[in-house]
Amino acid sequence: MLQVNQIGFAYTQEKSTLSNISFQVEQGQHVAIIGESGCGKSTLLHLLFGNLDANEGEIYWNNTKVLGPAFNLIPGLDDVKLLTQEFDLMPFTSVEENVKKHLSRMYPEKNDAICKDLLNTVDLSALATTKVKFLSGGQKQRVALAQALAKKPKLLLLDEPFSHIDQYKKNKLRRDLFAYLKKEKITCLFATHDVKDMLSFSDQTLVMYKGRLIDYRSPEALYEQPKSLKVASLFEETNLIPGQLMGGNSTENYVVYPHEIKLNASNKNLEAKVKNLYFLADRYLIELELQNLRVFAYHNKPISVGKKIAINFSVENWEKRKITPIQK
Ligand SMILES: Nc1ncnc2c1ncn2[C@@H]1O[C@H](COP(=O)(O)OP(=O)(O)OP(=O)(O)O)[C@@H](O)[C@H]1O
Repeated sequence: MLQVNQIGFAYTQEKSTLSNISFQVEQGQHVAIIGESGCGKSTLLHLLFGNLDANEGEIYWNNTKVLGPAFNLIPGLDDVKLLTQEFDLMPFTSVEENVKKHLSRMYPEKNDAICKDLLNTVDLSALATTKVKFLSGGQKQRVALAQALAKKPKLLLLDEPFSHIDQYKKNKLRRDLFAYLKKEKITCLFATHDVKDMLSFSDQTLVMYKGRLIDYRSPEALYEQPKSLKVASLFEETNLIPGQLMGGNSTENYVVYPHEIKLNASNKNLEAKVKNLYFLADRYLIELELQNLRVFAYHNKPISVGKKIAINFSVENWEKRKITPIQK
């Protein structure tokens, strides 16, 4: 189990980078770390690995305290691996040699099989004998992933592992990689900007905002019951609707997702004006003006800009969608 207790960290005296971060991760769980650029995702991963010394708090991996460079000359525990956004590869050797470098030399036949399996997982079998210097950025990132796995970690920390990988390859790679990690019972924390990584491949999602942890639940729970607009906005265009407009007396604001706004509604409707529309392949995102609010809804057909249209809200359990402002 990974246990993080009230971690605080600052690169400089003037500004704190992370404050009061506590959470735990059970063995074999996959945790996405998500939040806007600069909120501290990479810094947190480096602290978890032991590349940085926390100013406050403690980190334990399976009851062993993770120590930073002030106490540990060579950072990192044996069964913990960190894959950063800079890959440490040998350019003049082949893809398979780069991976095998991290396997024990005692069992060459076994290593061949492991290497084959890993290259298959990252979809690089066809390039096994190609020198790394001839690879694209995305291919290098996949070699680095295979290398990290070759080290047989029990805890794998990935900093934006798919950032160089195109959409075509990414979908299959994500499925294969996370299935491999589950099969091998490898605990994984991965920083990402892609909501699809978080939705489909994390058991829990850790949401960060300005160096703080503002939520830590399953993606389903975050979606169904977002506590803040920041969290709701991770998923898609999000509407914040005052309770009175939803048919109640509440002065609170509630999250309503675009698919929960019905257009051309026949009962209890409100009038909105179409301001713009955006093609999304299988549907349109319709931008509406509702009283003084900007509201987004989906529709399966285009609607003329300027048209007035009747809408209503169709939210199950809307009391769960009450929003609490994040403290500044
Ligand atoms: N070596 C450093 N020295 C000083 N400040 C740093 C250093 N590295 C990062 N920072 C600052 O710490 C904050 C957090 O950076 P970090 O890279 O952890 O964010 P992030 O969430 O991973 O961002 P991104 O999503 O853009 O990768 C930022 O304000 C950044 O400018």
